[in-house]
Amino acid sequence: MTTSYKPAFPAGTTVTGKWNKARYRIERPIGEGANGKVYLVSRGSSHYAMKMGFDAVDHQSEVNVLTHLSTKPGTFQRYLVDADDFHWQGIDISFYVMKYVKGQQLSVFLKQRGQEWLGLVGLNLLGKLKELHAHGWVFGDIKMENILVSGYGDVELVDFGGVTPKGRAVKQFTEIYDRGYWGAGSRTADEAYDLFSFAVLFMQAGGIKESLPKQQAASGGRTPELLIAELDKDSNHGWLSAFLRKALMQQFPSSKDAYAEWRRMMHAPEAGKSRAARKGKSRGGWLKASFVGSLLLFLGAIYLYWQR
Ligand SMILES: Nc1ncnc2c1ncn2[C@@H]1O[C@H](COP(=O)(O)OP(=O)(O)OP(=O)(O)O)[C@@H](O)[C@H]1O
Repeated sequence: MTTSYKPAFPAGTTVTGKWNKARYRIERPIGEGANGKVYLVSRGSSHYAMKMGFDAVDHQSEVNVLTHLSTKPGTFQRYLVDADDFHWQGIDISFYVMKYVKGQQLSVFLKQRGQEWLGLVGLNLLGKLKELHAHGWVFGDIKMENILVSGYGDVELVDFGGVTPKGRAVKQFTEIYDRGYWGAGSRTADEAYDLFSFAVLFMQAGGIKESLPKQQAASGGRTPELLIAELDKDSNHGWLSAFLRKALMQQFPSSKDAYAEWRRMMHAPEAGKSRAARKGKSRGGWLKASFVGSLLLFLGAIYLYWQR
């Protein structure tokens, strides 16, 4: 019997796969969501993430997606390491083992490293989506918690529970990032669906609209215009706002086009510098000029004083 029971295992527990017989040592829990509990595990000198599913059907669907992606050339290759059952106290607990992502949540990364990383992180996330889309899938559940960032802005997606074949209804989503919730289109999995969620995510990440409370969405009729109005109010992000507006309006033909445009805008002269930063720069220049002027006046006054 495979269970939907949610046991918690202490560090040091050995998990042996019922079928593949691989042995893993639980080091510590690293996350938990509606679909499962995730542990850092070791096997020999290697570390992995192990997800124990709460629901057999949802769990199997994640395994199927990861199995498919792991066989494809690209950055998802070998992401899935093992999938098996753990026989424990008379029940079978389904688990899968995947690459351990040593990253921070996007919002934490940006808080620590600064907003200047937004461009590179966005490019890398769009790169991941482009790759996933090329394999025929849509991520579905783009949200802050599912984007881990490490090192030099490297991005990894975690939680493949929402990954849906193109053309089907998105399996799992989070309201605030969902195109359907905002009345901006259907929940049919297509590339624009992920780009819409990407836009909401980067409105938050860029501080254009950090919180999008449900009440506000409800009172405003939950229209995409409500989000676009927030972008219109923003005067600090230049090209980023223009890009996000286009993504919300679903004007990118594909994520490949969105990726190319982000890269072009990011590398354009003056890109990456917000209007505020540019203002700051000119204000900085003005301050420097005033300082030199004051210094000259001061030296002139001393000179005149000694001449008396
Ligand atoms: N491969 C991994 N490497 C490192 N941490 C991971 C990995 N996979 C998941 N996590 C951590 O565990 C958390 C929960 O995992 P996951 O999102 O897959 O669970 P879930 O039950 O599907 O969550 P949700 O309720 O959001 O759908 C993640 O937010 C992340 O912090």
